[in-house]
Amino acid sequence: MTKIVTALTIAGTDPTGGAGIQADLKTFQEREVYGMSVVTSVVAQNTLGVKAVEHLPIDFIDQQLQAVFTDIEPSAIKTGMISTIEMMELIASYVKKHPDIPYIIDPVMVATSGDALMNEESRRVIRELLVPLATIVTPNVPEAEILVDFKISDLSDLEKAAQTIVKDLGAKAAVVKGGHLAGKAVDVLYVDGNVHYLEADRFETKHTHGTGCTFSAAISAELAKGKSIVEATALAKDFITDAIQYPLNLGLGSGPTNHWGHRLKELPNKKED
Ligand SMILES: Nc1ncnc2c1ncn2[C@@H]1O[C@H](COP(=O)(O)OP(=O)(O)O)[C@@H](O)[C@H]1O
Ligand SMILES: Cc1ncc(COP(=O)(O)OP(=O)(O)O)c(N)n1
Repeated sequence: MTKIVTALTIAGTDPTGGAGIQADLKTFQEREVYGMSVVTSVVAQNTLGVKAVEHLPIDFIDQQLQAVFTDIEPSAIKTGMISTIEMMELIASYVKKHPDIPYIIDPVMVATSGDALMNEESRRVIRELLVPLATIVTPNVPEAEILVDFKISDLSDLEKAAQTIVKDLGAKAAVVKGGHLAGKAVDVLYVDGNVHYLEADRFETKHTHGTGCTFSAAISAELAKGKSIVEATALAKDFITDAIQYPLNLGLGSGPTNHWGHRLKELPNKKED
């Protein structure tokens, strides 16, 4: 019988479907991985920004985690929006109990709209408690700046930040995303003492809501399948590039990416207007 590959996302919600849990599950499905989810916070947001956030009670988050782990063990664990220290401590306890399951941290701190999704003290705890447990950390530029505590303005800073997250903060690997810099869309991966550049064309589009969640979820899906970190990040880079390249043009603001963009590339005649 074929083994079904599974992945779990622990994150907040986006009712418009472009970011958070919804983006992660769509990505897992597109990568042919069975997706599961534990909701940390319910977020009233759309393509224009965040309107309100409700954190679920910690005991209820624990009950969701127990429901998953006592039934279907995930082949990878990804965390996205985990805003409070008690959420981080709870998740750390599960990750520590399952050291062989790859753990992917998307250190969601601020949405593209500029809305803060995590407070100062939680930022310190994610750095000290969770990052050392990570197989890979996937910050964007503002998130990496908070983690490493220096300014990032070019590729050599991206490289230095990825190295700092591994060498000083204790993650196994880090990919620092260059989506917020100018020029080509270049991300820098640091793993096993080597620096790798993930390079793609930059597309002129406002529809980049959820790019970080989608990229990190694609990495998680590939690590769940047993791919190496280098392979998983390369496949994820192609996936997010296609999701940005074929926009859906939905929403009044920064719209979602197209999670089936990769299928349009495979079938060029089906490219959408
Ligand atoms: N306009 C764009 N064209 C092509 N790739 C992009 C574009 N914007 C972001 N990316 C890529 O999308 C991924 C997510 O990056 P980023 O937007 O920096 O993350 P976040 O959503 O967490 O801010 C990265 O691989 C980045 O290089
Ligand atoms: C619930 C939730 N989680 C994460 C984000 C941030 O998503 P990200 O992929 O970084 O994309 P942007 O929203 O920053 O474009 C979110 N908005 N909501």
